[in-house]
Amino acid sequence: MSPAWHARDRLTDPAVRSASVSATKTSLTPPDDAVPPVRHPDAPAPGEPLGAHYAQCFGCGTEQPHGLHLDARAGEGVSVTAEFTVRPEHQGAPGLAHGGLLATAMDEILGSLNWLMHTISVTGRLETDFLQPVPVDSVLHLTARATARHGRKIYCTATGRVGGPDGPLAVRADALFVEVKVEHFVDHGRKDEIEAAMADPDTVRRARAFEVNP
Ligand SMILES: CCCCCCCCCCCCCCCC(=O)SCCNC(=O)CCNC(=O)[C@H](O)C(C)(C)COP(=O)(O)OP(=O)(O)OC[C@H]1O[C@@H](n2cnc3c(N)ncnc32)[C@H](O)[C@@H]1OP(=O)(O)O
Repeated sequence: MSPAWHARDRLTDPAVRSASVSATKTSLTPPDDAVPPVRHPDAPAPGEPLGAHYAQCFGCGTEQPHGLHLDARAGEGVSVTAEFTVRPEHQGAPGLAHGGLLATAMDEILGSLNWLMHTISVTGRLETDFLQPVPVDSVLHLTARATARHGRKIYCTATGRVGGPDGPLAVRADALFVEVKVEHFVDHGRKDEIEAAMADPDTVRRARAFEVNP
């Protein structure tokens, strides 16, 4: 069977159609007894920069030469904003941002919601929609907010707009983060990097990494 036939069969197969049409409840939909996320009383004030949680983080680390250097700011409620400039080294197609790179920027801005809730969580699931190509040199205006919590699960959503905070939507993501203890990093990470992070002279960054998860 030719690939074209195969694709057409899939589109007309009732099982395939009903799966995509009826998939309104997924693992990214908070259950009915989920609760609203709570902003921690010591969270940074709206407009305040969050800084990096780890100097070598690919998303936000200030000492990571290959990184995105996202510098998120606290928003209202449990939300954050950031701007991300797409550079030539971020290309996938000529002159256009690589989709995986954009998903990474979404992952990072979503991860920075941790500091507003004073929780440590890691990405369990990240679903990204790419709505229009993002050219090199454009500034992606990112926002993320937590929408619900259920036990250790944190449901959150993010958008990336081009041309301004109210510009056209280029990327959208929904995610489920799972709360973890510091042991998650100690058990799975590498000793040298963990010890270096623990010795970080930046007290705010150290607090973000270690003190939010008693
Ligand atoms: C010492 C140095 C410190 C440094 C301190 C730095 C701190 C700052 C860190 C922040 C960093 C931010 C950076 C950006 C965010 C990343 O990029 S984080 C890196 C990418 N993510 C990962 O590496 C996570 C890898 N996955 C895992 O470790 C584990 O699978 C997880 C996610 C922790 C879950 O495992 P688990 O703890 O055994 O939990 P489990 O019981 O399986 O699941 C708990 C619940 O979540 C649900 N769940 C789990 N996974 C999924 C999934 N994929 N889909 C749907 N539901 C799921 C389960 O169904 C379950 O639901 P309930 O039964 O409670 O209803």
